[in-house]
Amino acid sequence: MDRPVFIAPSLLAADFLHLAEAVEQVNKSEADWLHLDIMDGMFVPNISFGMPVVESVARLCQKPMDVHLMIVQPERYIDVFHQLGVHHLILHYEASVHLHRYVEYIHQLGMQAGVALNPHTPVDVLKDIVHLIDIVLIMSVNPGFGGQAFIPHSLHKIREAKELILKTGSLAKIEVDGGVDLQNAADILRAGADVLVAGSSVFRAADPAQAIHLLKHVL
Ligand SMILES: O=C(CO)[C@@H](O)[C@H](O)COP(=O)(O)O
Repeated sequence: MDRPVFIAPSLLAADFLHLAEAVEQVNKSEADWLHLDIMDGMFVPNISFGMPVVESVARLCQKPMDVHLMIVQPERYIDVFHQLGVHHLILHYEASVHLHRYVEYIHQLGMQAGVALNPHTPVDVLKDIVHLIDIVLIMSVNPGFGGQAFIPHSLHKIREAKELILKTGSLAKIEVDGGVDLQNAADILRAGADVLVAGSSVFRAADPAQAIHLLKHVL
């Protein structure tokens, strides 16, 4: 493949009794980013972890932290995540009515800005903002839980996102999140993805570093 493949293991699938070990595994691996899922029990029907955990992870993590906010009015916490040293902040299109303002604000603070789309949200809602953002996150499961099956229609959305990015001259990377594993990774990358978020297929593997290596070199 002529463009780099980024791997972002999702900490949600790690054993929370051994988070430090999981972060160290990512540090020592070929992973590019560490993906952190913040859930509030409102935007999604689950609560994951919050700032104290991110703060501890940040002390150990040597990879850019890619934070996916699955919370209502995510703009309320942009400053806090900036203070925690987060590198990428991803807001849901469905959760924020002033995306343009908050994407600009995230950039002003020196972070990369991403916009996530739920499986039912069409890609073309991004047409007037895609040139400004760094990451388009295509949710390939309904957000809220790890370990779900990849929704096949997501491949079509990834192709559409790629077309939109090429048409607008956007520099955004396409990140795909949910049910990504060694069986579907090649199809996801061929459809146009740049970044694979992988939770269960990394942290439930016997050897997470090897799982990351295989995903990164699947093509
Ligand atoms: O955002 C989410 C779930 O809402 C994801 O980041 C999951 O954590 C991915 O986990 P797997 O589907 O790879 O197990």
